Amino acid sequence: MSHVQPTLLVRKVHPQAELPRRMSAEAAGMDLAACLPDGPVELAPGERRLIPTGVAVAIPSGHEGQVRPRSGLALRHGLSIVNAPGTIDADYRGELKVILVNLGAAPFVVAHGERIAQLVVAPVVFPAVVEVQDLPAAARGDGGFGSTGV
Ligand SMILES: O=c1ccn([C@H]2C[C@H](O)[C@@H](COP(=O)(O)OP(=O)(O)OP(=O)(O)O)O2)c(=O)[nH]1
Ligand SMILES: [Mg+2]
Repeated sequence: MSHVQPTLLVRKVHPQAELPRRMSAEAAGMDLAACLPDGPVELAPGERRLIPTGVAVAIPSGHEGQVRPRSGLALRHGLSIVNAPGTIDADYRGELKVILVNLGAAPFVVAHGERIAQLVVAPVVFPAVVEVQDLPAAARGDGGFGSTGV
């Protein structure tokens, strides 16, 4: 990679936690592993569970973390994330957790160390909120929700 690489500071909340890991040089997401030292967790079809990762991070200021599903688990098992993409604030120092949901037809067992999600770090802006009586005119106006046809 030719650009300057910023740093993601990571603290293990649990000694058996896995660090977020980029699986290819330019992977957008760093995989997050489940931290389940007390044993695997089973999700029944339709069930959701808060799965700990055992790590806390300091997202670089001016950025957010997005916790996204992994496509392989989604395709093979119907596994998703209820609040996808989960939002990790740059000023959050608690343990990263993933709200997994089993949308598949079979029970899904989450094992310790299994990569269950991916963390994407993306820039955000912090606009001041200013109330106005009229918004600036724009081409689309209030057309939405299919207004351009199919
Ligand atoms: O999938 C997620 C989503 C959030 N968080 C953590 C980091 C985030 O900074 C914090 C708050 O998340 P969010 O703002 O989405 O939740 P909320 O329901 O608005 O809680 P709060 O009142 O704490 O902001 O919870 C996670 O660990 N995983
Ligand atoms: Mg919030």
